[in-house]
Amino acid sequence: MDGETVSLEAIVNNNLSGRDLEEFNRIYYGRRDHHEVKLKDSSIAAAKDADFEIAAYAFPAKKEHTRPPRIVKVGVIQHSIAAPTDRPVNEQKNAILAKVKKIIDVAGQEGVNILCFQELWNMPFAFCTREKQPWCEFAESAEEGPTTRFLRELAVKYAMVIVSSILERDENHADMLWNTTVVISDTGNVIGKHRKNHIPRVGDFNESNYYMEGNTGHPVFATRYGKIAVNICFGRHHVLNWMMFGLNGAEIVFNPSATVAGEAGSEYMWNIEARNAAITNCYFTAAINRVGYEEFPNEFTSADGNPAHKDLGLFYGSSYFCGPDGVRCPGLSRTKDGLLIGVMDLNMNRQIRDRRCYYMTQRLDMYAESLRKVLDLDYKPQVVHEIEK
Ligand SMILES: NC(=O)NCCC(=O)O
Repeated sequence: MDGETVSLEAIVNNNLSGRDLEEFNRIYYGRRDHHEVKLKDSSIAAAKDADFEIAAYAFPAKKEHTRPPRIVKVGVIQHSIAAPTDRPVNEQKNAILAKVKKIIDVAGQEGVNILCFQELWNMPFAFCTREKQPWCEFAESAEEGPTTRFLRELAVKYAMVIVSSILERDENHADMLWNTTVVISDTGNVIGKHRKNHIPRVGDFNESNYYMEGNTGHPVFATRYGKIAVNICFGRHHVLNWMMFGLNGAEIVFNPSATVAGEAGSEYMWNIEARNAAITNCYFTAAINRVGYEEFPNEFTSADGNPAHKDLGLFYGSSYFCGPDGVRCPGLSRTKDGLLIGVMDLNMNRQIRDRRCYYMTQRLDMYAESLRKVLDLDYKPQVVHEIEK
C-alpha cells in the first residue's frame, strides 16, 4: 500500500504543532489531550514483531457520590486478509485466524474486557463478485462453527467478551446464509447473535445476492462488563437502527464494517456517522473497518459504466471510538492492521443523559404517530404551500 495516505492524524501531526495542534484537537476531537493510556512494553514489542499498530485512550467520567466508576476496557481489531483469494477456503480462513490470534493475545494481555472485529473478519469481502463459489463455503454455524469454537477458547482464556462478525449458515433453516455477528461471553458460551438489518445495494457491494435483511431485531446483549449491541456496517447510515439499540439499553454499540474509499463507502462520512450516533443516543460507539486491497481471481463490474475490475478499492481502516459526549479518539491507520483500546467509564452515559436531556426531549410518541401515517398507502407528505391571494 505504498503511496496511500496513512491517516488523517498523520496529516495533522505532520503539519500542525503547538497551539494550532491543540486547537485542532479541541475543535475536531473534542479535547486538547487524547488521554493516551500507557501500554505494556511487551505489547508494544509484540505489535512491532507482528507488524500491527497499537494505541489506547481513556474516556473518563466525572466521579459520582452514589455509584463507583464502571471502567471497561474495550478493544477493536482491524486487519487485512492473510492469503491470496485464489487459495483454498480453509487455507485463507486459517491464515486470517492465525494472524489475528497474535493481536487477540496482545488484547488479552492488556486486559481487554470486550473485543470486536471488523465485518466478516474471517474471510475476504467477496460479495462484490456475485460468484457463489467458493465464497458461500466460508459460511459456518454461528453457535458451533470453527471460528466460534476458536474464539470460545480465547474468550475463556482472557475472560473476554468477543464480538465476531461472520457469514452464517443456518443449517436448521434450510442452510440459509446471513451476515451475522456472534456475541461470545467471557464464560465461552454464545450469548446470542444479531443479523445485519440493512443490506447495501450500492456500488460493488452486491451483498443482497447472498443474504437477506436480518430477522433478529435490535438485541442488546447483557454481558458481565456492560450492555452491548452491534450495528453492522451499512446500518450506520440508518439513524433509527442506532436509535433502537439505545432504546433497548445499549451502553456500547459496535459498528463492524467493510467499507472503501470510493462513493459507495464514503470515507468522508466515516468520521461522522458513528460519532453522531454516540452523541444522539448517549452511548459509546466503536467503528471498525477492514484494511487493504482484496483482489479476486475474476473481474466484475457494477453496471455503472466503469471498466471491469478485480478489487473493491482500499478498505481504509481508520477504526475509532467515540464517547456519549461526542469526544473521540484518534483513529487507527488507513493502511495497517491494528489494535485500538478504549478505557471507558460507562457512568458517562447517564451523566450525559442527565445533562443534555436528549432522551427526555425525544418525542417518540409524535414520531411513532407520524411514521404510522407515512406507512399508509394513501399518505400525503405534510407540505404546506403558499396560498395565492
Ligand atoms: N459492508 C457494507 O455494508 N458496506 C456498504 C458500503 C458502506 O456504506 O460502507
